[in-house]
Amino acid sequence: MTANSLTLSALRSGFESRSISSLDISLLYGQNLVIHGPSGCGKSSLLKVICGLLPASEGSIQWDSKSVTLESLSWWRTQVNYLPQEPVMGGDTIEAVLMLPWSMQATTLNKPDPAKCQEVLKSLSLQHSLSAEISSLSGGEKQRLAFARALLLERPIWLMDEPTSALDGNSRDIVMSLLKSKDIIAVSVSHDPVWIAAADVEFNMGVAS
Ligand SMILES: Nc1ncnc2c1ncn2[C@@H]1O[C@H](COP(=O)(O)OP(=O)(O)OP(=O)(O)O)[C@@H](O)[C@H]1O
Repeated sequence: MTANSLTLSALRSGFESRSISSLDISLLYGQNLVIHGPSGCGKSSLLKVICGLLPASEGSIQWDSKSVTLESLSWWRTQVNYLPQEPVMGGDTIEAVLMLPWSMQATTLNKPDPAKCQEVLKSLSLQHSLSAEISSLSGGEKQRLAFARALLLERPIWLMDEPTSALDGNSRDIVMSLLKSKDIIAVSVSHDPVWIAAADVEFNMGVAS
């Protein structure tokens, strides 16, 4: 375990088959792990364990030389961007969605100004005004809006469940190159062969150990 590394040691959610090995890996800034395997093999459950939304059945998580435990969960949640399978909007307009972490006081960062918000939207090819209604957005636009909010939060660790499920090839490429340009640690669950091929490390939960 070293400073600035995310170490997942012998990690299991308990929802995977016993024949699947536990997740054992140490990731540094700039590294990108993709978890893949057939439907129902336990990928999302494992990601939820890493996020602290489910208890691990076995194993441990360390980040930056600190253990993630029940006592340290509130600190851990300030370190991660979690993007679930279904993007959580939490507001009626683009501005309300982008500002959700600030309205919930989930971050101590300064509130980004409208120009910064527009810049981040533009980087994801979202041309909408901040007052645009969420109900008018497509599934892919909502998924990119969730990315935009995560970018504004500037957290070091990104946990993403099927991040490209509603994206076309062009939007997926935009998201992939944006993430590559950030100094973050990324862990994702994906069925997307292009996304999987771009990973630095793969964990295949479809292969018994
Ligand atoms: N809270 C829970 N209670 C009971 N069973 C659960 C719970 N969470 C997950 N499971 C079961 O664990 C197994 C793995 O689910 P999980 O969603 O992690 O799989 P997955 O590999 O992500 O699937 P998919 O690719 O279809 O999204 C499934 O059989 C699921 O029904």
